[in-house]
Amino acid sequence: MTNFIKKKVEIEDDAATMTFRPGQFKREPFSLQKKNIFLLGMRASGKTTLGKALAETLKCPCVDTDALVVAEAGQSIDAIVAERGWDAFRALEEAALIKAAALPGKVVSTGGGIILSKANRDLMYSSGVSFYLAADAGLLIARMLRDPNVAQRPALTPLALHDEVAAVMSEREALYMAGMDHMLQAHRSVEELVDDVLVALGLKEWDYSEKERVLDRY
Ligand SMILES: Nc1ncnc2c1ncn2[C@@H]1O[C@H](COP(=O)(O)OP(=O)(O)O)[C@@H](O)[C@H]1O
Ligand SMILES: O=C(O)C1=C[C@@H](OP(=O)(O)O)[C@@H](O)[C@H](O)C1
Ligand SMILES: [Mg+2]
Repeated sequence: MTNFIKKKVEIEDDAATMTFRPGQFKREPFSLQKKNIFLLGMRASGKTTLGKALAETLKCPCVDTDALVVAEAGQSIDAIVAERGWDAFRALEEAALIKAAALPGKVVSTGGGIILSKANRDLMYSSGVSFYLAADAGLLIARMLRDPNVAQRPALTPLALHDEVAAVMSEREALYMAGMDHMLQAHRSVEELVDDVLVALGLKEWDYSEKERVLDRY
């Protein structure tokens, strides 16, 4: 190729000049030997479910930070919160993430509130690739009404479920967006989501002949 686009851009900071070279921004291929895969998102967005399926496909371990907390504490999440409060749960959750992130090579499904702590955000950023399972409030509420799992999901606020989901979403959405590397659509089937992750990581070619699925992605 002999034709180049040459364009001079005036910028205020003289030191901030940069020369573009083809291939310069090519990302390093994803390697489970070097990183973990973190799944982020609101309660009931499907992190735990996808984590298991993805780990099975990738033939690697899956760690769920909530399961680690429960095993470590010997208590369910609602018992921890009822007896010791949310701050105690968040401290256990932070310790579980440190344990999960210590070595690469696994899928880590997190609890919805993991993103609230800067230490957690920094750790996930430095040790893995993060996927955000984006969902609308209706989907989350429908799933929680179908499968309330109160031991896993005690109320986060004194609000009714609909209002709680709206309040928690508005508090966390920007954090999920800032913390993710890739976004997934939580309404898709588990099988499709596994594929989406593999495609995003460059581990699978996207099949453009599957027109309906391509359209569903956007
Ligand atoms: N992709 C999916 N499609 C349909 N239902 C799902 C999907 N992922 C999870 N679910 C269901 O939604 C509920 C919450 O899933 P879970 O994996 O526990 O979410 P999270 O870990 O994000 O709270 C469960 O009842 C689960 O069976
Ligand atoms: O959103 C949250 O603050 C929480 C989500 C739960 O995990 P899931 O997102 O897997 O339900 C669990 O960690 C805890 O009840 C707190
Ligand atoms: Mg979960």
